[in-house]
Amino acid sequence: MTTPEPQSQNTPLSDTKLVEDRSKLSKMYQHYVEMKDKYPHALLLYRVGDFFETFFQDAVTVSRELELVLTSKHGGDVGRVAMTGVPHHAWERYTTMLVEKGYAVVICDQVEDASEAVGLVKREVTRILTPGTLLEEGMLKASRNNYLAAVVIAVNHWGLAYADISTGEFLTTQGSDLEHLTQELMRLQPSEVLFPTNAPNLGTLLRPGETSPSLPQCLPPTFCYSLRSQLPFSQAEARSKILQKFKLRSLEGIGCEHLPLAVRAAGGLLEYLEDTQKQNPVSLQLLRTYTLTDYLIVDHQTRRNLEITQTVRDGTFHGSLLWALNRTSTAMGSRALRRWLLQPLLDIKGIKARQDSIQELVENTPLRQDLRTLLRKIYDLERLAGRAGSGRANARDLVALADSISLLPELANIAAEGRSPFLKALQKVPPVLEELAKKIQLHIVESPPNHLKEGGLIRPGINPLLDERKATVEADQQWIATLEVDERARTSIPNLKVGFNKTFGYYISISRSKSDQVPENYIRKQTLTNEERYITPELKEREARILTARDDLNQLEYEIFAALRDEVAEHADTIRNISRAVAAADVLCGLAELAVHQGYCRPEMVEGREVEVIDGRHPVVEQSLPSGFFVPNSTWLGGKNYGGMNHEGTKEAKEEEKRRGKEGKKDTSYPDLVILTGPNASGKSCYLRQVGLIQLMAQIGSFVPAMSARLGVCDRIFTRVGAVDDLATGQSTFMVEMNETANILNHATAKSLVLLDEIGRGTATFDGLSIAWAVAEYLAVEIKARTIFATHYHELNELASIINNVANYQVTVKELPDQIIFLHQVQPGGADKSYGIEAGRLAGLPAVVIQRAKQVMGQIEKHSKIAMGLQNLQ
Ligand SMILES: Nc1ncnc2c1ncn2[C@@H]1O[C@H](COP(=O)(O)OP(=O)(O)OP(=O)(O)O)[C@@H](O)[C@H]1O
Repeated sequence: MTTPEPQSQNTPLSDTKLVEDRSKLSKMYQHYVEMKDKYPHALLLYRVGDFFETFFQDAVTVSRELELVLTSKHGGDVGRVAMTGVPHHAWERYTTMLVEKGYAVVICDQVEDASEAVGLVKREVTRILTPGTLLEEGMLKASRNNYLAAVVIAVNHWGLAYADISTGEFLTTQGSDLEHLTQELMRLQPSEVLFPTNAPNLGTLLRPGETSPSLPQCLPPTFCYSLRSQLPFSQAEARSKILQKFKLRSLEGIGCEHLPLAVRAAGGLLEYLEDTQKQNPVSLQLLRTYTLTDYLIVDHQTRRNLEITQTVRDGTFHGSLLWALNRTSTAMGSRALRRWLLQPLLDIKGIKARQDSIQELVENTPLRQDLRTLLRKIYDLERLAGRAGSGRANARDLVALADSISLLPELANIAAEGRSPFLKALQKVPPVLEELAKKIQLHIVESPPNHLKEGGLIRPGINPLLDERKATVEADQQWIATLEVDERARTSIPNLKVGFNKTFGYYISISRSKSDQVPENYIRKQTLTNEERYITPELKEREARILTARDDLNQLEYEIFAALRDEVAEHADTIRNISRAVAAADVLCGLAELAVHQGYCRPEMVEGREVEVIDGRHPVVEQSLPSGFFVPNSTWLGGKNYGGMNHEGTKEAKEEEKRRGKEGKKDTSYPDLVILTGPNASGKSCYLRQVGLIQLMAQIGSFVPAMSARLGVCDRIFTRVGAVDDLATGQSTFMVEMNETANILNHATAKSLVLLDEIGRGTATFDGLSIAWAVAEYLAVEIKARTIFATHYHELNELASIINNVANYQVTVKELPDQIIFLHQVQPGGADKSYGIEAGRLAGLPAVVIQRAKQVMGQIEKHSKIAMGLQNLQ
């Protein structure tokens, strides 16, 4: 802990620790520091009049982070206090910025009317916002989940729970390899991670990039970490917290009774929610247990290289796979599509069920279009239910919820035309929800105001008392409205006016020249330059009645609303269940729409290892090129295993040849490993990624950009693409490449798809070539993983003549005298030229350099015996 520097008399105090005698602070600041003591690790936004103000150290931070003016205020006998304020109506905007920067923010609001307060206005903490516990609509991104995660590590075993409190999702798992934990966190991209520790700085929220000795290496530094006490993460505490939260007797039913680390993480997460969301407990769905091996494993590098949710170059959504595939109509659907893409399936049945639905929606255009038209009108049911569930929904939220629910029966009717299970799930709208929607629509006006305590929410005819009070207020208001006309007639003063201001309330204004004509019952209240202002006893009586009646009225309206919101909260789970079905149907409709418009085909999913894609296309590049410009290419990988090394002439080889026939039968003649050569910019990387993306799309159940495809289910997709310096970790390009390659060789199986782009380029040519050779050989012979190996080392083409399950492919170009035309066609055979020097010439290297390079190359080619030498190794 650092001791703040003593400050000179004139400098405003910028740290609460500098206040030696707190009794010298004025009353409000005494209360402020009391609150700040309770939340030392958060920024405290304190309501003062029309502003939320921050003082002392928080003022300095807020001013720096939001680029607001740092000023000061008189703090009592201690002198001036540093202060930064934001207008109270804009608190959400400013808080969002602070939370996005990784701060926790505590809102301390006025909870009584300042005009009625005796002494200091009563203030309380009304909301604690941390990056992982947001619910406000304006603070959340509609198209992605906002996850709060909790991690427990015991030696090299781990437990991970995560929840999105805005949608109610709550899952937990555990594993035994810390690398898997890292990968899972990278998949989830949580906004906040809870980590139990013994360290003294408990309660600290580490912002992205901030390090702490308490955090183990396997936790990526790119997230926010909340350091929590160990106790709620203990087995006993955590278990009882889960049982109590979900009113369970045992954890058996939710599948984690025997997963102690998963239980500890989930329990710790629940405790954190209780701690931070005291005012409005969040409603979560029943905890679900999952296993990493239920899904296709796509590690972080691969997700990055395949640009699933953002591009590698600039991290934008535009240009990613998600961007290319997203044709969803609802926010729930776009979040679901993102989840599907980050968790493709392994189970053929599950994949086929999704495919069946897409096929039905592709074939039945009216069904698809009707569904999409209706889906577009449905609001974010999941998050609306979440806000209602935690008591934070406003009247507009309830109206949106009701309007959306009341569309569900129509959606069900349309879906009833469909046969697939995903559409069937839409055909049951629980009657209780329909009733609830009707009730909301009956109670709340069509366009209610944003504020809940200023009336105008409830329709007439709902509550007799409310109607009676409204009638009284209206009668009094009517009396005041006609007062001006009546008094003008009575007094014969033509410019008499009735006005209102905050200080005096209603008054009668008369120009000073007519002041001698005022009736006797007028009481003078104020004299201005040209006018006199009066009141009458009856006017004041009516006014008092209006004001008190209006307060009562507003309160009563609020109570009716709150009761309705509580009723919605009781059904939050039911609403979420149906919204999940809506989200899935939306994703499938979107994928069907995409398939129709982009000409995708349904891939045949098979038990074997084939990757057979006829005329495949890159789903993203295709969409960014003018129509018809993308050159389709086919892929054949993973036929029957050949047993590795060449066994030409052997008995097995002859038998195999007999089985395959002279032309080679489709399912037995595909290589496992393809060496892909071709000049720079010919399209090798594009082809490589295309194969990975098609496989991944197929495993989320989507149709794929190809004329036809037969695909075995992969257990993992690995990629090693390009040379990106990992400056952040201080590793060299070559070391990053080797680490990634090692990871692939250590984890790939015969069911994996491996996509390698340029292995061994970051070191000396011969070292690089030797490593590339050995890696390719290992993948083909030992692992037999389906692999595409793009390289500029043409020597690797030799492998195909030595190892049976290796084949050579090249991306072709047409050479004209002074230019190369890129044909982007992948064809059998190895490229014999790399055109690297040609590319250099086109890039503008000086002619002498090009000339010299050609000479040097000629010499090297003449004397190189690499390929020969390598052959002799066999
Ligand atoms: N099949 C295709 N049809 C049309 N255009 C393509 C195709 N494949 C690639 N391209 C275009 O060619 C460009 C270069 O492709 P890519 O980056 O894959 O080349 P490369 O062979 O990997 O180059 P290098 O060896 O220099 O890395 C891409 O940006 C893309 O626009």
